[in-house]
Amino acid sequence: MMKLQLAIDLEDIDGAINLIEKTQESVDIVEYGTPLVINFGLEGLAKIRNRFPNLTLLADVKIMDVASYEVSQAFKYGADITTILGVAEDQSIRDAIKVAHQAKKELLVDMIGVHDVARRAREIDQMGADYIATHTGYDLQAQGETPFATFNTIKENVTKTKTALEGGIKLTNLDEIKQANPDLLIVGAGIATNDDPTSAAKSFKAAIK
Ligand SMILES: O=C([C@H](O)CO)[C@H](O)[C@H](O)COP(=O)(O)O
Repeated sequence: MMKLQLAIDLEDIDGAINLIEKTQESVDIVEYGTPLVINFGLEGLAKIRNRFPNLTLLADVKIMDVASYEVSQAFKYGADITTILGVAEDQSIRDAIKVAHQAKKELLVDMIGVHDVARRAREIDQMGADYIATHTGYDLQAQGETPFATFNTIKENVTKTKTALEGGIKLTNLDEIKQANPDLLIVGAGIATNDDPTSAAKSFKAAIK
């Protein structure tokens, strides 16, 4: 069954806690977004972990190097899943997967910025990552891009890695989401900046059942 991940990017720690309280019934995974990592560090993640001991938490650290160390730090501060970039060196991705699996945690490879998507998806699939995410970042969303076509290319080129779809997903995209049918749907602003985040999260959850 498709899971729903709420990406929290635009809040401070109190705001993140408030948003989790409003939406946690409908979301499977909460993402501690990259802007929060930059603004509040992993100490902020630890505060959220202390407040919600049973929540599945993803730390969007978008690792590029020193993978073993950075992955273990994210887990030490409370993450269950962490992210590395698909454009990182193979060695870094292999190290990240190894450390994650030794800790009985999961690793998501974010394909933002990858140009030869089909080939890289096959390589990541062979390395044994848990998730591979198609990601249209904010900078390309602003140019009108969406992740759906790239998602299909990735899905066609993996055999065992769970697929994730992210980047500007809104409630108006429900038809495309159902057609894409990812294992994990990642939604940030589509829930967080909605006037009623509780009902937006509920609507996403009901639609992907
Ligand atoms: O990873 C993200 C982005 O790079 C900012 O850190 C977002 O969490 C991701 O794009 C999901 O958020 P929305 O695009 O607002 O749905």
